[in-house]
Parts: sequence; C-alpha cells; structure tokens
Amino acid sequence: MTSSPHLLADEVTVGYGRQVVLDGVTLRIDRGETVGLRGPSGCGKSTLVRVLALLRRPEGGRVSIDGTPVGGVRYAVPVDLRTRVAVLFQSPRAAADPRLSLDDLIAEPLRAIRTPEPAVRERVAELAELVGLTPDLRGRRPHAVSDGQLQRACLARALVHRPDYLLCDEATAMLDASTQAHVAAVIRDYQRAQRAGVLIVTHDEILLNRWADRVVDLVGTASAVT
Ligand SMILES: Nc1ncnc2c1ncn2[C@@H]1O[C@H](COP(=O)(O)OP(=O)(O)OP(=O)(O)O)[C@@H](O)[C@H]1O
Repeated sequence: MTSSPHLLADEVTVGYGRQVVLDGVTLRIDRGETVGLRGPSGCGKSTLVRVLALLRRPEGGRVSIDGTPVGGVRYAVPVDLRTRVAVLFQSPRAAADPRLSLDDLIAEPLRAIRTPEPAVRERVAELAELVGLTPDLRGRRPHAVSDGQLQRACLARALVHRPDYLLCDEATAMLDASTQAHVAAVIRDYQRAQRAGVLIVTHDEILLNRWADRVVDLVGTASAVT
C-alpha cells in the first residue's frame, strides 16, 4: 500500500443484533479518486458508508484518515478530523431538520463550531450559488421546496467544511435527470478543485461507468473489497 492520503475502512466488522452485516471489510478511497461501490440490496453498503462517515462505530476493525486512526464517532471525534469527511444521503428529507431554512441548514455545521457570523453568511451565499439555489429558495424551509432543491441544500451543507472525502450514498437516485446532472457536475468540479476522494454508492451502472475511476463490489457478509 502506498502512503498517498486516503480514507480507509480496515477489516471492519458491523452487526445489528445477531446479524453480521460487514465481516472484515476493507475499503480505501484515495484523495483525488472516485470509487464506485455496488452490491445487492441489503449487503451493507449504507452501513459501510456510515462507518466511513464516522457515524457508526464498527465492532471490529478501524477507520483511519490519512493514516490517523479515528477512535470514536460523531462529536467524540476532534473537529479537525471529523470535518475532513462529509456524506450525502439518498433522502434529503430524512437528513434535513424541517425547522430550519435552507440557509440555516447549510450554515448549521459552521455555527456548531462557532464560526463568526459574517464568515458563515459569506460561505452560505457562495455555496448556495454553487449548487444553484436562488435567493427566494434559500429562506424557505424543507416542506416548501422540492426534493431536488432540498438535495442541493444538503450538498452545499456537505461541502461547507471543504471535506477531503465526500461519500455519496445513492445521492442522486431520486432526482430528475437535469438535477442529477447538475449535482454530479458540482461534485466533480469540487473534487477536481479540492482533490477530494469521492465514494459513489449506486445501483446505476451508467452512472458508475461515467463517474467512477474504479468500482468495487460488496457482496455481503464475509466479503472483502479494496
Ligand atoms: N439500524 C438497523 N438496525 C437493524 N438492522 C439494520 C439497520 N440498518 C441496516 N440494517 C440491516 O443491515 C443490512 C444492511 O443494510 P444496508 O442499508 O447497509 O444495506 P445496503 O447495501 O445499503 O442496501 P440498499 O442497497 O437496499 O440501500 C440489511 O439487512 C438491513 O436490514
């Protein structure tokens, strides 16, 4: 293994109750590359994403970022480390706080680390423009926008800390073709600019062929992918 910067799930094991979902799975995402992850429904792709996103602690194995082992999950991880990884889920409605305006959704991770308000407003405006959210949409709450508009806000939120690794779990699956193309273009441009590592989880073979530098298969319990 080379020493280029990478996000690594190393021999990760995860179970829910007595069901082992991931059994010694290894997945590495290098900075600057797009890795596609596919596999049958229920094989554990989203579970692996949650482990890599530092949202779920594996029962076995470890996650490291550029060689630094990550001990805990969520807010137990030092802010400098946890903000290096961001995730975009399939359903923006499940991910977004319905009480917040789109602007506040995007701003919330910055406010959580006490970013000065002028800098928050500047970054939110920059990202809203990047993802194509017009000023009239930015003040609305999730119930008053479409799924595509809400997913644009979730993408802006995911990019707010300029992550080195972006994990996309079926993130464009429920979008219409033009929103899907725009979201994909924003992610690709961001990846080039930041030299980010991107993970694309999808059942869409066309998307994988177009987008991924390499594709790995997760076939279920006891599988190992690299
Ligand atoms: N919170 C949970 N509690 C119990 N079981 C869970 C939980 N989350 C996932 N599972 C189970 O773990 C297995 C893997 O789920 P996961 O969502 O990771 O699969 P997936 O490959 O992403 O599936 P899909 O392609 O359908 O999204 C499934 O059998 C699922 O029912």
